[in-house]
Amino acid sequence: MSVKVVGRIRPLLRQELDKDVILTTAPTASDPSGPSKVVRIPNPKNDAEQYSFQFNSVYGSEATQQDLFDSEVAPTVKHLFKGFDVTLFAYGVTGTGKTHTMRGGKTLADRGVIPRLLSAVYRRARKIEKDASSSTKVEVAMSYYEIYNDRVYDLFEAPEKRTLAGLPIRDNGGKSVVVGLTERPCSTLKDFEALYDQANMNRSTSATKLNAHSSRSHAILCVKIIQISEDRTLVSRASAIDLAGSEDNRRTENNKDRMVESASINKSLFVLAQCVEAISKKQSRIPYRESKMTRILSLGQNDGITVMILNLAPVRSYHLDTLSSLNFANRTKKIEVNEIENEPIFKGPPVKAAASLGLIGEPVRNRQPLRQLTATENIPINDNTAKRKGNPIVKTISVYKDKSHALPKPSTKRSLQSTNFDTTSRPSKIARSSDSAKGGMSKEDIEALIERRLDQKLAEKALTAPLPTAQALPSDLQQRLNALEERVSKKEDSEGLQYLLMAKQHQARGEDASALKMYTLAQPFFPSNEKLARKIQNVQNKMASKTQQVEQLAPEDDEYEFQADYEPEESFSFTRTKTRKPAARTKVAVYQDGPATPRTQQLLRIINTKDLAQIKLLKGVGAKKAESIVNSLFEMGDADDGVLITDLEQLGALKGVGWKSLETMKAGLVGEAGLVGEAGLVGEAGGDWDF
Ligand SMILES: Nc1ncnc2c1ncn2[C@@H]1O[C@H](COP(=O)(O)OP(=O)(O)OP(=O)(O)O)[C@@H](O)[C@H]1O
Repeated sequence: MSVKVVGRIRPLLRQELDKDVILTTAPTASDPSGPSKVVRIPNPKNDAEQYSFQFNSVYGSEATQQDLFDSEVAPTVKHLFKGFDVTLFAYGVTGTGKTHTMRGGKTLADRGVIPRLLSAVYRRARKIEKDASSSTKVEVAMSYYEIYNDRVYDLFEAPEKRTLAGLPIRDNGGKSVVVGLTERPCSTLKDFEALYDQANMNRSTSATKLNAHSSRSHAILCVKIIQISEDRTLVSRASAIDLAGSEDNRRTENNKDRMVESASINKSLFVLAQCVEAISKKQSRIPYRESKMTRILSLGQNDGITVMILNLAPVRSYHLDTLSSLNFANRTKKIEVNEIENEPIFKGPPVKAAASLGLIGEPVRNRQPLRQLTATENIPINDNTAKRKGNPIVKTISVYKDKSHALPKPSTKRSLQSTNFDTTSRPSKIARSSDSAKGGMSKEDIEALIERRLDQKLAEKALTAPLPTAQALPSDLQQRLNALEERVSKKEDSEGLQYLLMAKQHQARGEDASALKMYTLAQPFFPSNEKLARKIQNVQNKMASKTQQVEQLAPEDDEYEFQADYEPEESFSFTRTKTRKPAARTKVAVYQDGPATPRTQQLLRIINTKDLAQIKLLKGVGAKKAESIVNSLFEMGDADDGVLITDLEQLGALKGVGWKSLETMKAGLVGEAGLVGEAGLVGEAGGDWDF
């Protein structure tokens, strides 16, 4: 599989101002007269510094729907007809233009990627049929569903006919199949448009009822293309996904529904990011089964081509979210898997084959059974004959130094909190639709935004943290997690079990705050389970005790001593226009040779998560210091293995971290073994969760 990442910056909206634009695009230094591939964004704390992110291509606000389609999506159509699966998705913060990009408007010029893709598919299908003098027939069928609260709902179903539990997913021949999903044949663009519009009405009807429902679900359109000739049938799929806004990781209200909804979006986007991370690190275990979205997409499992469109808003009010999105997209750079063309199936008479798919005759609503063909159609007849086509596609998206475009230093110093959030408001979906968005943000809005950002930082742990891989966990614990994962995937409506699984995974990695959230979300599903209540209490106690640890060095902390006038080596390069050496310290730790103690490892691991919430919990680290540490880490860019800080010396060289802080941080830790042991994950009987 290859992933191509394309940036798209939307134009200013009516209430946004030119002066608030912070994003710029540029060609690469190696091809200065070529197309734009670089997005530049200032450091949130210092406008004079800029980060540059390079993608496969970048589109500025002047780019039309046609420009984007012609360059990025149209070329995938021929691959689709050669038998490759194609996945297109739009990722971005709420209000950055995902729906505009994927679905678009009603005029010809405004049509988004999806209708244009279908138009191209039909054109090519007609051409193939014509060239083959009608001995080849191309059939197109579509399914369209949304994933809301981690449940799959058929968008061809009227909302009132949906069952609460949604549709189950089953594994079939190595592929994940949504059971009972309607698959509609649509032989012309007109058919498609009618079906697509009707389905979108189902989605937007719910949106009116639920307020912003549409931005809180992932909408997935699956277009199946079946090429039937006398001796073979070739099936391929194009999936186009309009993801829920990544900024929706929030709990705007305290009621349970909102929490579950918010957590579901969180979870699926976290897992999506984890999959991307795992693929990019070539980890053997890709956690695609951990959310329905990634499971259905089989991200990292499917062979084929993926185009991810990263939607960005150009203005300052999105600054931190934009940086976060850019960091997310940047992680996809390393995805590199061989592409395998779907092998045709050689089989019986074409009419029978088509009939078995339910695609001939009247366009009736077909409940999609578990079809034999699904199990075999995309699998090479003989695995050994799978053709590796060409070399693996290596993407060259990278964050790199760019010294030539520093912006003039602003006259006033900005702090994270004082960043110009008030100069332009962020249009909520509701505000946009009602055309009532006005003016700046209130103090409460800014606080809420920062709060959400902190939440998102917590989420980003899943994206950035150099977490121990599955293999790094003790084998019995890993087995138990796998078993639980298996059970979760079998019990489709056991959402509570999914939260438990997430909780245990977080806990196994020492992420107590996230574990606590997930246990708490699981609790409503098992209201009278005492063991779960105890578990929550234990994690709470542990977190509380962490912050109350007395300042006292354990014997192992004697591993370092301090030396004056030591200037650390600058052993990393990162992405800012003005490189800055870590400030020379008067006292910096120098360490004896030998492996880091468990406590040191634990501290480094927490720091390397870049997770504000976790770092803030370290003893002696308040919000300000945590923010300074996280900012320094972000400034350092991404390490190949995700581990930016490898020893206490490097940690001590970070801005805002003195040797005293190091001592205090370490003293506040309870030790790795304690973490897992206390969490009760080790030695817990397998049947304990059999509620
Ligand atoms: N390239 C563009 N050209 C013109 N207008 C755009 C463009 N991109 C986005 N917009 C406008 O910006 C607004 C927000 O876009 P849109 O609703 O597509 O965002 P979204 O990311 O899908 O939000 P959500 O996550 O809430 O669904 C809309 O009014 C849309 O018309």
